[in-house]
Amino acid sequence: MVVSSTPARAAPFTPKRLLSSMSSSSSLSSNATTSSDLSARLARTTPSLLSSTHKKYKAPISSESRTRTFTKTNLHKPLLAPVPATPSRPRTPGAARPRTPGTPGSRKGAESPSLMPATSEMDVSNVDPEEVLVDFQSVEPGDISGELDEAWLRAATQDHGKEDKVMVSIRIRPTDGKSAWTASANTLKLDPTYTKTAAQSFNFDSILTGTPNKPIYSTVARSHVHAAMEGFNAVIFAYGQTASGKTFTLTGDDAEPGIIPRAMRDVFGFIRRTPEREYLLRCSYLEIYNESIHDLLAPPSSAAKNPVQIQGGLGSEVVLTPLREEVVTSLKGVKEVLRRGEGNRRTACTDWNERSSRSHSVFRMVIESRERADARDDEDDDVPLPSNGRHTPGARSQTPGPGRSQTPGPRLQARGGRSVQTSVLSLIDLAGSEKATSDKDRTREGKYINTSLLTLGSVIGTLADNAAKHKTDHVPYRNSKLTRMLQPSLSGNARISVICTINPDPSAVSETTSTLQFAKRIKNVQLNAQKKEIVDTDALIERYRKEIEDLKKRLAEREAEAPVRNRRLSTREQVDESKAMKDLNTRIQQLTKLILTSQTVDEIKGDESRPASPVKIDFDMSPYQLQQELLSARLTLDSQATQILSLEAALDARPPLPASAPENEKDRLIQEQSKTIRELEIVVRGYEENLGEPLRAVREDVEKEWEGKVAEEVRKREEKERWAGELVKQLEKEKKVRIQLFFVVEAGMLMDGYIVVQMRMTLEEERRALAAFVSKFDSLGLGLSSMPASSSSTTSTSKLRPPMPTLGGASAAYAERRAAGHSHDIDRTLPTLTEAESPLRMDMTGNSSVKLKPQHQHQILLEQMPEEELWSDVSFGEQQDAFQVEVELLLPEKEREREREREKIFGVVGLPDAIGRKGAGSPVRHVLGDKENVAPVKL
Ligand SMILES: Nc1ncnc2c1ncn2[C@@H]1O[C@H](COP(=O)(O)OP(=O)(O)OP(=O)(O)O)[C@@H](O)[C@H]1O
Repeated sequence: MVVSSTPARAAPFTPKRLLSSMSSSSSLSSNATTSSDLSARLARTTPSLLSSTHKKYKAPISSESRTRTFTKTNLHKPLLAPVPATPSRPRTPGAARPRTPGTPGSRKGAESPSLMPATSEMDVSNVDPEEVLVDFQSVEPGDISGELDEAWLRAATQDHGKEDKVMVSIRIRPTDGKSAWTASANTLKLDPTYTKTAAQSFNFDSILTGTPNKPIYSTVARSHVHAAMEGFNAVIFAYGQTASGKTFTLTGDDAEPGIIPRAMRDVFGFIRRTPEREYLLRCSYLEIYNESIHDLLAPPSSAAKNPVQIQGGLGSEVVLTPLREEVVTSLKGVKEVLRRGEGNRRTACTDWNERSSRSHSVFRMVIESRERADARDDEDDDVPLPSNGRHTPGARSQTPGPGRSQTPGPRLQARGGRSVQTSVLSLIDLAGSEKATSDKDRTREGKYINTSLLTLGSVIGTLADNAAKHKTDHVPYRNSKLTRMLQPSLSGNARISVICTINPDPSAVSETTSTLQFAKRIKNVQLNAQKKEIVDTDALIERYRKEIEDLKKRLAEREAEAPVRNRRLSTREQVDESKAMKDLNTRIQQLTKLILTSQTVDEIKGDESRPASPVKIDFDMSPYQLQQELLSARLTLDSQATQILSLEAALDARPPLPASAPENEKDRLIQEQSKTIRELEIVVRGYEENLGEPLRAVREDVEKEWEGKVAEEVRKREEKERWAGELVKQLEKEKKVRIQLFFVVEAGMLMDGYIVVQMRMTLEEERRALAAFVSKFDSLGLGLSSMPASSSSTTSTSKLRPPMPTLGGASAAYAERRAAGHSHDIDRTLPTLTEAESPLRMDMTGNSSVKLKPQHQHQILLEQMPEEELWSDVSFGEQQDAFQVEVELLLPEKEREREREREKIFGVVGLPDAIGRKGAGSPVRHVLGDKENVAPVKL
C-alpha cells in the first residue's frame, strides 16, 4: 500500500480541535487551537513528556519508585541473578533491597498532576466521536517509523491469529547459571538429570529466548493486533511464575519496549496503511488486586472508593462499570494513558522480584472503524436529517458489541450507508504464581493471586475438555474476577495468544513444569472469533424517504393532469396510464413499509397506539382514483401471492446456514454456498460425462474377468470342505473300530492265557499218568528188554521175533530213548501269536487313538518280565520224552550240571531235587502245583 500516493482530503475526519496535550502535531496546528490554549496545555504537561521520543514508554515507577538500570550496554552482559524457586530464608531487615511499602493502596500516582480529573481531556463522555476520528492522514510518520524492517514484514505473512486455536508461545528468561531445559524451535525438553519420572517434552507454537522484545512482538502479538484492527476481538496475555519476565515481555523498558507499546505503534502503523477507513480508538486500563477491580485511569482516591463492578451484558458479555475510557488520537496520547496506568499499578518488592506485580493488569483498546466517506464516494453522505427531524433510534443507539456493553462514552456511528466494525484488543499482564513469603501483606496478595490463577487454570481445563470431548460442562467463570472478565474472550469470541514465561533455573523446575502444563491445556481451547459489524440503516431510510417524496410529486402531477389528458387518450392509453399510476402507488407503499419496519424495531415500544397497518387511506381521493387504487391493489395482491410462492420455493432451496451466522453475513454466506453448490454440480457433471463412463467400463471388465475365477474358487473350497467332513467322519469310524478291536484283543489275550494254562495242566496230567504207567508197567515186569544198537543187526526184531518183556525193561527203554532222544526237536515255546493276534501290538501309552505297535516292543516287554515269571512261562512239549528237556529248561545252569553228573553215574533220567523242593524257591511250583507228590523214577 503506497500511503504517500493517496491524495490529501479537504476537510476530512481529522480531529477538529485539540483534545489533549498528547495530540499530534497536525492537531496542534489546527485552526481550532489558539496559541494560548496550546501553552496552557503544554504547561500541564511534564517536560519529560514533551521531549519524549517513541522509545520512552516507561512510566515512572509507582509506590516503590526505583529506576531500572537497563542500558544498551548492560543488556549484553549477564543481566539476571538466578531466581530462586522458593524463598530459601527470610530476608534480613535493612538489606540492600528497598522495602515494600506497608499499604499497597498508597499509590504514588495519585500525586501526579496527570491523574487529576481536570487534566484528563480525553475522558470524553461528551466528545463528539466524529471529531476524534483517526485516519491515515492524522497518523504522524514518526509514530510508526523504526519498526518496518524486513523481519517485521516477514512476520506479517504468518497469521496465527486466523487459527481457531489459542496460539501458545514460551519465552525462556535468560540465565547466568545452568539451564534445566533444552529448547529447539518448537520443543522444550527437561534435562533427564532433573526429573525422577519419564523424560518430559513439550511442543508449542514457538519457543523464544533472549532479551530483545522485537522478535517476541513479531512472533506472538502482531497477527493478533492486526486481527483486532480488522474487527476481531483479540487477547494477548502473559502467564508464568513470579519474576519470570511477564512484565518485561508486556511492558518492557526504555531500551526494550514490550508488547503493549509496540502494539500501539503497530495500531497507528495499520491506520496509516489503511487509507480507506477511519477509526475511533478508546483505551481503558484496570487491575485486579485482591479480587477487586480498580480503574487505573481514574484518580486513585475515587478509584479506591468506587471499585469497578462486573455486570452481565448480552449473552456472555460483561459490563464493567464505572470504568473510564479515554479516546486517543495519536501514539503520544496512548503513551500518556499507559504512563498513568503504569504509575498506578501495585508493585512491591518480594523475595523473588524487586518490583513484582501484585495484581493482574488489563490494558484494553476498543477499536471502532468504518469506511471513509470520500473513499466511498457516497452521494448520500451529506444527506440532511429527515424532514421530520427524527433520527432512526436504532442507528442512534450505542454501538453494540463489546464496546457498547462495556462503558459509556463516544461511539462511532454507521453513516451514509457505511457500517461500523467494533473490536477490543486486550493486553493482560497476569501476576505471577508464587509461594508464601515472610511478609504478611505479600502472603495475602499471593493467596489471591494464586486463587485466581488456579481458577483460570480450571476454566481453561474445562474449556479444553469440553472442546476435546464435545461436552458442554459448566465452566466456573464466576469463581474469580479475572475469569469472569475474560469470559467473552475465553468462550471463543476472540483470537487469543498466550506467552508463558519461564525461569530455566534447575531450582524452578516444578514451577516451570506447572506453567508448561497450563500452556499445554490452553492450547486445546477452541476459538471461533467473529467480526462485529453494525449496518447503517439511517442512510438507507433517507434514500427511501427521498424516493417516496419524488414518487409522490410525480403522482400528484399526473393526477392533476388526468381529467384533461384522459379526454384526449384512447381507452387503451387510459388503461396504460392508470397502470403507471398504480405502479407509482405500489412503489410508494413498499418504501413506506420498509421505513416503518426499520423504525418499528425501536419505536414500537414507546408508541403502542400506532396502527398495525402501515397503509394510510387518503379520503380526499376522487372516485376514479379510488377505483384505480382498488384495481391496482387486487393486481398487487395477485402478484404478491405469486411472489410469496416463488419466495417460499427459493427459501426451501436455500442451503442451510449455521444458526450462529450473523444476520448481516447471511446473504453473503448464501451466495457463497450457492456458488459452491453450482461449482460442485459442474464438477459432478464433468465427472459423470468424462471420467464416469470409462471408469465404469473398466470396472465391469474387471468384474467379468474375475467373476468366473471367484466362482471356481468358491466351488473348490466347498468341495474341500465336503471332503474334510468326510475325512472327519471316517476317522471317527476308524477310531470306534480301533477301540472295539482293542477290547476284543484284550479279551483274546485273556482267552489265550487261559487256554495255555489249560493245555499245560492237561499235558501235566498226561505226563504224570504216563510216568505212573511206566513205573507200574515195569513193576509188573512187563517192560521190554533193551536192545543195544550194536546188536541190532543180528538180533533185530520182526513180526516173527517180537521183543520180549523184561523186568525194568520199560524204564530202560525210556532211558535209552532219552539218551538217544536229545536230538529230538522239541518245541519249547508256546506257539507265537501272529502279529495281528498279539494284544501287545496295541499302543497302551495312553493315547486315545489306537496305533500299531512295533514287534520289538513285544520282546522288550517280555525281556522286562522278572526271571521267575520267565521260568513259569516255559511250555512243555507234547511228546512224552520231552519231559526231561522241559525239566532241564526249568533248571538253572548249576542244577543242570548236577543232573548231567547224576545221569552219567546212574544212566537214567531222574527228576532233580529241585522238582521236589517246596516253597517259593521252586521254579516249577506254579506248573506242578500241589501235584508234586509224583516220585522220581528210582532205578
Ligand atoms: N528476557 C529477559 N531479558 C532480560 N531481563 C529480563 C528478561 N525477563 C525478565 N527480565 C528481568 O527480570 C526481572 C523480573 O522480571 P519481571 O518483573 O518482568 O517478572 P514478572 O514475571 O513480571 O514478575 P512478577 O510476576 O513478580 O511481576 C526484571 O528485572 C526484568 O527486567
